[in-house]
Formats: sequence, C-alpha cells, structure tokens
Amino acid sequence: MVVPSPTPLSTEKVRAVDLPIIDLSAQRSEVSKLIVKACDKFGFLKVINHGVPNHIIAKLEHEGLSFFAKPVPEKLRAGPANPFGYGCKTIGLNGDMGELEYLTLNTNPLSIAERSKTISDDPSKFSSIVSDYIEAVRGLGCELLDLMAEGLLVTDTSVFSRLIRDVDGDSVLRLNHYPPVQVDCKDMDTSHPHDNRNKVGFGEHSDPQILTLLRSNDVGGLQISIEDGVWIPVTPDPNAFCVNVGDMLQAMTNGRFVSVRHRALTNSCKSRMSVAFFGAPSLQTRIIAPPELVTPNRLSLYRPFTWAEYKKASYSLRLGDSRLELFRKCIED
Ligand SMILES: C=C1C[C@]23C[C@@]1(O)CC[C@H]2[C@@]12CC[C@H](O)[C@@](C)(C(=O)O1)[C@H]2[C@@H]3C(=O)O
Ligand SMILES: O=C(O)CCC(=O)C(=O)O
Ligand SMILES: [Fe+2]
Repeated sequence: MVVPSPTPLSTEKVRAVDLPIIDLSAQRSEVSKLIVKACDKFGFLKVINHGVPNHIIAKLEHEGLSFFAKPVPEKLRAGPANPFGYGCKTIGLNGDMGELEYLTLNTNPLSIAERSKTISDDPSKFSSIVSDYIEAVRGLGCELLDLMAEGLLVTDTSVFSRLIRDVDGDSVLRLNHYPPVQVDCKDMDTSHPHDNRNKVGFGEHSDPQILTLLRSNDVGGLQISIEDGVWIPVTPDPNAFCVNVGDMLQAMTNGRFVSVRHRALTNSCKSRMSVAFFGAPSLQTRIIAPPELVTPNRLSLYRPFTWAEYKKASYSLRLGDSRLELFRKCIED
C-alpha cells in the first residue's frame, strides 16, 4: 500500500528548545560529560570544532548538488534505491513516501567505486570525494563514541567505536535533497501560532544504526521528538554536525541513551540538502551492552541479537515503526 506524504497535523505542537551545542575543542573530560548529558536528555546534540575539514565537506556538497541538478533520466540511471542508489519520493521497500529525492551509498570502497559509474561522469573523482568524506566523518563518529564510553565510565572505552571502525562495517552514507514545496493554502491552519507550513519531506523515524552524523545547508527542516506529538526544530548550522543516537546505541547502552525520533520538513521556498553518515557494525556483530551498563538496578533490557537480524527486521517494517521493541526481553527472562 502506498501512503501519500502527510502534511503535519495542526494538532502537533512545535516547541523551541535550546538543543545542546558541544565544542569538541574544550577539555576532554568536560566534553565527555556534556555529551552523555545530551544523549541522556535528548539522544541528540550538535558538535562544533569537530575537525572534519571544510574542503572535504564542500567537495561532497558540490558533488551532491551537481547530481541532484541533473535531468531526471540521468539520475534514474543511479536507481532504483533497493536499498542503495537513487530514489525519489519512495522511502524503503514498504510503501513509505516523502517529498524528497536521495542517494544512498554503502560505505564499502568497492561498492562506492561501482555505484559511482552510474552517478557521475567522473566516477573516480566522485568515488574519491565520497571516500574522503566517509573516512573523516567515521573518524569523528569514533571519537564521539569513545567520549560517550568515557562519560559512561565504561572500562573498555573503544567498546562502541570499534563497531563502526571495523573494515567490514555496514555504515551508510545518504544524501537527501528536499526541493521547495509550496503548500496549498487550504492545508494551512492559520489559527495555530506554530502552524507548519511545510510538508513532511522524510517522515518520523528513528535511525536503526549506532550513531548518525548529519549536516545540512543553512535551510531548516530537521525536527526531533522527545515527547509524543511535540516537535523540536533544529536550527540549521552548516558549521556543526548534528549527532543522534541510533537504535543500536540505545541497545548497547541498555536503554540509557534513547534513539531519538526525528523527521525532516520541506521548506516552501528554499531547497535543502542534508548528508547523513549512519555508523553501523558488520553484519555478524552481536549487540550486547557492556557489563557496566547492566546492573541490578538496570537489568538487561534487550535479548542478544546481531546487526544482520536487526537490519532484516528494519527493512521488513515501515519507516515510523518502533523496531527495537521487537528485541526487548520478556519480563520473565
Ligand atoms: C522504511 C524504511 C527506510 C529505511 C529502511 C526502512 O525499512 C526502515 C528504516 C529506514 C532508514 C532510516 C534511516 C536511514 O535513512 C536509512 C537508510 C536506514 O538505514 O534506515 C533508512 C532506510 C532506507 O531509506 O532504505
Ligand atoms: O534530512 C534530514 O535532516 C534528516 C534525514 C534523516 O533523518 C535520514 O536520512 O535518516
Ligand atoms: Fe534519520
């Protein structure tokens, strides 16, 4: 069944909240405490002075914009997204739709080299720009995961980062392009002070992986939800990376960090492009919380499972489904 892209409900609340912005050049022990605090409270943070070189970001953005500016038949050569490649409006394999087009890439170098042939007229240049970006952002992701482990007082401080550093890792890079969408006046609720005059570009979901690092141009659209029906807009900041906890990190922290639900709205006059790196482990990795995070006061919440099992479950479900619930232990266990 194909579900039309929804317009945000007028009953939804939008709340302005100062989301944490963490300066990674500050003192390490302070930074790790702030990161843990942000993950405890929001499952989301922004980082600045992150060390990913601007030229690496700029080159990838240029490639992304050039690709999305191509005529449709050329873009379709890089599709369909099953799940990797170019996709337009359909999200996943189970009927979800959104007001966007995207390019999803597996981060394996061979896979990138192969895909690049259908994406760019200069595949080796495209491939090298994408690989440089992935290496830099993966490095930032590992650093953040080490800081989380330190802040959580886990003895093995590489317990999370080693999962996304693994050469056989299953990380994904995704470029999302949200063209401007004019909203019909009849859809608007002008009586509401925070009426969302925008359409849903990418519907509400949590990210299945360990950690997501996302950047966008200076057009807003990303919103997070830490309370049902209340949306917190994330102010765009091209100098920052938005970082969110994924389902696997929720499981590995035994539910202490929550994989935050989020969505992206379109803008009625400006086009938005976001680039997301989803750090994931290798398929056979078993997802188990380190011993420090399982205590008599916080019993083990999830049964052991592999990333392959979780990924299979994710792809069989709808975008907005709460998949991690399927892996919760029964009370009697
Ligand atoms: C509907 C779906 C799209 C998605 C796979 C899924 O079945 C459920 C999770 C979705 C998601 C969200 C985060 C990332 O954008 C993504 C690439 C991922 O790994 O999980 C997408 C999947 C997708 O678009 O293929
Ligand atoms: O474009 C955005 O800001 C969010 C995209 C997103 O959530 C995703 O690609 O999973
Ligand atoms: Fe997401």
